[in-house]
Amino acid sequence: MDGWLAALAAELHRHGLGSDLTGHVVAEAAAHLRDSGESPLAAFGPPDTYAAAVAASVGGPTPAPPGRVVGPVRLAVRGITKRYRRRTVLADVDLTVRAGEVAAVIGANGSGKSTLLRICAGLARPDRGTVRIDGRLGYCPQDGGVSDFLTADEHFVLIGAGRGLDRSAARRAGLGQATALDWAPKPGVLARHLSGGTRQKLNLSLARLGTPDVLLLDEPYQGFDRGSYLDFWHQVWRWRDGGTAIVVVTHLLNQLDRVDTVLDLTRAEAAA
Ligand SMILES: Nc1ncnc2c1ncn2[C@@H]1O[C@H](COP(=O)(O)OP(=O)(O)OP(=O)(O)O)[C@@H](O)[C@H]1O
Repeated sequence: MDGWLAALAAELHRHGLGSDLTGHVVAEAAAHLRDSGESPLAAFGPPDTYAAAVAASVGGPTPAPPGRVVGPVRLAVRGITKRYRRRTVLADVDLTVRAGEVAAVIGANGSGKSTLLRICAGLARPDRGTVRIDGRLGYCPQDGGVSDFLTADEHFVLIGAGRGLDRSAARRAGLGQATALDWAPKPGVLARHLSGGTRQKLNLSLARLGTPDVLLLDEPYQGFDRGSYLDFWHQVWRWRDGGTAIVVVTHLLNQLDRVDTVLDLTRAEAAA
């Protein structure tokens, strides 16, 4: 792991990133590897590829188009507090996201980012506070979301049915989402035989089925190669410009000047 991190730092410098940003990216990657127990190659790919993706995202594409109009509030999180035993994971958290806006949720490992998204998705119950969602919801969890023994096609049909799509509409929609992420699912291949990054593309495609009004994305790009990572952010801006309210858990601070709201959970965690 140390060798991979050193190579990442060298590559980031080679791409002209400053010491602060390089240090931050390396520290975030190290923390992720420690917590997940994954190998660096499985989590991030080769260091030069990952560094190139990070570098390309600095000052990269798509500022909001001029005259962009945001719509009504789609997600309203008010005063969310969550404790696990005696530990306060979230303390009085507020977040508002309108149609056509992107919010980034950042914070140290364990600061409650995934917990907040699970609460927003209705999968965990807060001790206090409310979540109001106006419209259809799509949720891309950090882990899971994909069943090992189903093909991509079967996932599209199954999840599509829950979103009111018939078989052919679900297949069409799923393949459309996959194509937008530069992935062409092969018929008959079980999800357990997909690479980590491709499973995440399936996960993300499923979250987008039925064109949700509110999209919750929990570090959905893990394992993406450079091209896929850039495609992912392009897609985010496209969905935003199409009126979707988007929440992205991210650890790459260089994206933050391009989002509408940044919710940093580090302080809440530290105060607990
Ligand atoms: N079901 C649970 N029971 C007990 N503790 C939990 C549960 N789910 C999460 N936690 C704890 O709550 C804290 C916040 O976890 P969470 O996964 O939300 O953090 P995170 O900010 O998403 O972390 P990471 O950056 O590592 O993904 C952690 O200390 C975690 O161990």
